[in-house]
Amino acid sequence: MPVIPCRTNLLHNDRELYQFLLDCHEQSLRQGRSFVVSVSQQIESIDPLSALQNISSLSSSGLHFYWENRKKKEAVVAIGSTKHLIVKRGNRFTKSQNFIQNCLDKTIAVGDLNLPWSGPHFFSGFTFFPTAQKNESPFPPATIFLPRFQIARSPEGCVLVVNITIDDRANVEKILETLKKQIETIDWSSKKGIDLELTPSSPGIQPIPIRKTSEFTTAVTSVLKSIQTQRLSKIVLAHSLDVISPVPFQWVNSLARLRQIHPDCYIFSLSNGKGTSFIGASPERLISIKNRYLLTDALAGSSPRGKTEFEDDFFANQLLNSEKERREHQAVSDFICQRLRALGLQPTRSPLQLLQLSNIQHLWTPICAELPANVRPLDIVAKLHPTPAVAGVPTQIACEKIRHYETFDRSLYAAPLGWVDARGNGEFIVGIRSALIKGDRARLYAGAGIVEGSNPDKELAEVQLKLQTMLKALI
Ligand SMILES: C=C(O[C@H]1C=CC=C(C(=O)O)[C@@H]1O)C(=O)O
Repeated sequence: MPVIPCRTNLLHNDRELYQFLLDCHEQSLRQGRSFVVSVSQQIESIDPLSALQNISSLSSSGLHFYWENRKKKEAVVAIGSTKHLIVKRGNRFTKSQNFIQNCLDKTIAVGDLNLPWSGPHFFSGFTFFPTAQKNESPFPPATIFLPRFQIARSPEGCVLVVNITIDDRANVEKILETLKKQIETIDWSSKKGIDLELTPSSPGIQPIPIRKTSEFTTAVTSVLKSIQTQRLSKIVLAHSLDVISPVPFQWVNSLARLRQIHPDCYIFSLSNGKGTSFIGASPERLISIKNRYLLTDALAGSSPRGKTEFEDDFFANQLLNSEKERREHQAVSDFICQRLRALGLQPTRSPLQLLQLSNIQHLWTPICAELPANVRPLDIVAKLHPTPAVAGVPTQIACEKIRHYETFDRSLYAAPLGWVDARGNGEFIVGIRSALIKGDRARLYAGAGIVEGSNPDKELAEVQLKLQTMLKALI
């Protein structure tokens, strides 16, 4: 990818930007191919969630991706698409990785390129199953896009990235005119700031009684029999809850509440560009790659937080000392290490610890590895998904059982969602503690790992506790 640094403030310097785009257009005519021009510029501090609020209030259509990690004080919003790929079947991770490479081969990056989040980034979401379960599924098996705009905030500053296609037919005047209007909207967003609503906005939401909780406990009882008699040692069964609101859900406000209530989770939102958004607060990092260093999490085994310090310590010790919870956890940790070794990596596990979130705590084993240059982010995602934290052991049998027992489409629930940059860095989370939202309807998801010794009522209580994450954010 050709890189042209040192042109600062290009997006606010019309003459220089015009000349630069003209040069790119001439290059495109000479070489008979199209380019993506990716301009990065440091901007005044702006809350990416406010920008999403403002821009989505102007137009509800178009792809968007939102991602926030409060621990790292990082947030990014990606709006609109300059290049995108939808994969409907077959090798979705390889096709997505190749799409990234093809785009980068034709990208010219310019501007403030040394800041975190500068340069082109690709945003993506995958469904849990590689093929759509139902035709009406709102998301295809893979969605990946290079956004038109990306606004990111980190402790080092705020960066705007604009990606523009320039081909032999490009009308540079027109491109510039549209771009100026869009940048004005973003500038306006930053000045306006926005009051993200943290008080309840949809007090009258009602559950739609589609799936009874007994459906879940009956399924758990059945799979426990399979665990005793078949080659299955673990399965993660999910339950879903449909809710309806008297007014359309204000999902940006829900994201604002999620980030406030769950500062230790990744807050995310991905839209399909047709009015459906998938949002949530996930504690589970599938991969994080920075400078060829990989971090991943084995996260499984759960207990509530206590109401008093004494009760909290009691639950924590019970979780750490439970043979059944540790077995459920070990299955995930072993699987991840074995899959990373199959990619030629040498994973190292940190000691088992607790990840204590606001409403729940989990057994947690951070795992790390050095990455050789030939292993790309989506190669690892392809190898790891689905881990036994969301599917089971062995994977294939567990997935067949999930399809059999769960009467709803998992869609993006429990599946990889994340970003990749031009330097080979990237981060993916597992889309748990999540909901699909369209207008006044929402479908919430939560699951629990079932192993020998699991109790159906306790698993139901765990799933209901996990559903609270989204319920509290929607109300
Ligand atoms: C599948 C979910 O959680 C997973 C992650 C952490 C703990 C889990 C558990 O204890 O069952 C699950 O494996 C979910 O929240 O829907």
